[in-house]
Amino acid sequence: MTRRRPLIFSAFNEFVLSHHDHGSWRRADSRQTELNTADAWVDLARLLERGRFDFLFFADVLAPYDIYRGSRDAAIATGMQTPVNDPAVLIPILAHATTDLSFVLTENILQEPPYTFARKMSTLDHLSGGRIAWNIVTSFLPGAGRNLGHDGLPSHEERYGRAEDYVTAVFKLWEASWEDDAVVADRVRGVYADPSKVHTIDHVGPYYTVPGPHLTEPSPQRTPFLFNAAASGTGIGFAGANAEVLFTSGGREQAPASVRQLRAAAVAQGRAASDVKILGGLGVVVGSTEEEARRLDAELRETQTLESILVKFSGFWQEDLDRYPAHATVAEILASTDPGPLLRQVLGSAPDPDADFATFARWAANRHAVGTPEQIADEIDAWQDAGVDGLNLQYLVSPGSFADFVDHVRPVLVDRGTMRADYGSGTARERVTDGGPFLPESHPARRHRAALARRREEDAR
Ligand SMILES: Cc1cc2nc3c(=O)[nH]c(=O)nc-3n(C[C@H](O)[C@H](O)[C@H](O)COP(=O)(O)O)c2cc1C
Repeated sequence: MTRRRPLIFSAFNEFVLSHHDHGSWRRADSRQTELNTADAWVDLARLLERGRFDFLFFADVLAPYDIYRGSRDAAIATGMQTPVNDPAVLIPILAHATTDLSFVLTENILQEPPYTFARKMSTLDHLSGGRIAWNIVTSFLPGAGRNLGHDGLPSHEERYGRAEDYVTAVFKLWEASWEDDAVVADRVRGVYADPSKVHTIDHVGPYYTVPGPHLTEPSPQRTPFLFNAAASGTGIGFAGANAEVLFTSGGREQAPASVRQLRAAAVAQGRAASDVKILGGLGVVVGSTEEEARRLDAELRETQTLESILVKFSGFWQEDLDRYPAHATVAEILASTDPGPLLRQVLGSAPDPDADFATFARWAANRHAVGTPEQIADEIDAWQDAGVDGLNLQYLVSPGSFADFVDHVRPVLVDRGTMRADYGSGTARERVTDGGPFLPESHPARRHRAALARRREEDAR
């Protein structure tokens, strides 16, 4: 067999009881109820590092899911992404307990002013030795908008307008405030930094005004490695300009088209198609035989509640799924004018048009691979053949799903070449791209650094 090239592996998580499982926290072998202890997370980070995962990805939301039945009650009762603690507080603990694993912090652009956010990320980048990434999100929960002082969620268009302004401000802080040689740390003269090399950014945008300068000296990556998971046309345009890691939408069947679309978005912004790394999403249930894997899958499904599934998907698909009778079939709902665009898309890819709505929802919640380590490795090969550069691995039970992957699937992948035998070195960005620690020259935000260099030359003349 020809050796494959290594993929990027990210462990998809959130600082919660229940992320995409729908009740497996109830199992005796789950540590999900230890969510408020540092130990459980440190153990998970070390397990992932033993398995040479590139990233531990923390998603985040800022409101309980409250679209299902117009209420937050079901999210709270089932523990579906509620409670959700602050990942920015956890990551430094995990970074300190590891040496090679990188961490993706999701933070939504409505959450805090760009000035304090830029300082927080630079601090995390310093403390982790450059092992930090930002997943840029604009939020999809109206409750999050309300909690952040807006009248519900600002419109999609306004959110992306804000996102553009927000990233411009933080890019200027990270790239164009402190020059590389600003810090001299001269003990004899008693000069820590040269004031003539620390600049204001004087950002005045449609939403944010930030004079600066940045409060933190340049961190290992300056701009943290950048993730984004857009699905809409506007979102993909934004991602094509700004993100270094993107996600496919849909399953493996939709991946080739999704990959083409995402790479084209980067090219449209003057970047190379290979400047963006694209990850698919996959959950796995592993057994030493296929039968054992199927048994575990059936066991996991028994802990799931339909309510928890509908809570999550009502949030994702932006409509109250309680309005669909459990006995209505996929075909009937598709034929009606009822479903919104996001639900319609998933209904369109459902394998059985005669399935009732409850069966459809359970299918949508369980599109994972079930099988022996070799069968899972075959599935991962198929994702690679579909054009992705890596996978965001979703757990069905934690830490069991990750432990099974590390102990049983990883050796097969290493054998085939699909997973790295060992870590590279350097920052998060250097470990998974061909470039250096900083944003590549082709990234639009590098213009801020270039503008600073030009200003310096003019001053020198
Ligand atoms: C892998 C993945 C992770 C995501 N994580 C979050 C998250 O943590 N918080 C959030 O508000 N949205 C998250 N999203 C949603 C996206 O940010 C985005 O809102 C969604 O894909 C809709 O795309 P659009 O903004 O182009 O409409 C995630 C999406 C994907 C595919």
